[in-house]
Amino acid sequence: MTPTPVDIPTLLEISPQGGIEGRSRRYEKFLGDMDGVYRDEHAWQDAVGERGTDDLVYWVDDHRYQEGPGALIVGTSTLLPGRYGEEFAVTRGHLHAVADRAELYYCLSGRGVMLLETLDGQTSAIELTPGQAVDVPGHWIHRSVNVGDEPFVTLFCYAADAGQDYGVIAEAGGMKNLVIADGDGWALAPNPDHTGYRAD
Ligand SMILES: O=P(O)(O)OC[C@H]1O[C@H](O)[C@H](O)[C@@H](O)[C@@H]1O
Ligand SMILES: [Fe+2]
Repeated sequence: MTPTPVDIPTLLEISPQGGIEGRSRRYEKFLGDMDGVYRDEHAWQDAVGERGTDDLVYWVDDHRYQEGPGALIVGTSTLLPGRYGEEFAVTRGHLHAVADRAELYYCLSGRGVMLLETLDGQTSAIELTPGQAVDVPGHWIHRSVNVGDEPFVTLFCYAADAGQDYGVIAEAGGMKNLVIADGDGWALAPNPDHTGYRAD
């Protein structure tokens, strides 16, 4: 009988500022990649005018030993602070392509909100500060939002076969809720451009 191949355990050095020594890859998103993400198009254009399309807005390090079912992807996400009109800086956000795949997000530094929505209209927003985590069940669209003035850094872990569906938010005119500035804090506001999600 052929033995089942095993992957090699790996030590990962995780920085509270984001970044993994021993990562498989790093991916970076720039201001120019965020076209159409913010509701206030003019505010985003103004930011592009000031900072240029090549300004770094978030970056992700991850470690993966294989893509197969049963394996995990472990990584850090570092979302820089920012405001576009009333809206705080966000990641693009996605639903897992294999929609039932869950994900853990543990806050390493900064202050953020995990904005969560389902295709059938449920919504949730969970604030995270260092030491707090959110266990995101499958079938929830998720996006990180930085509501502080320092980088918002999370450690995440999800199934290696999950994949990301980015179209779901774009096709719906954005997420149902926006995370906007409210005094020194944040508040949720309904997004008037949201047209509802496609059926599951
Ligand atoms: O993929 P985005 O929505 O741009 O967000 C950036 C990253 O966020 C999370 O941390 C996910 O686990 C990553 O897989 C993802 O790539
Ligand atoms: Fe995810």
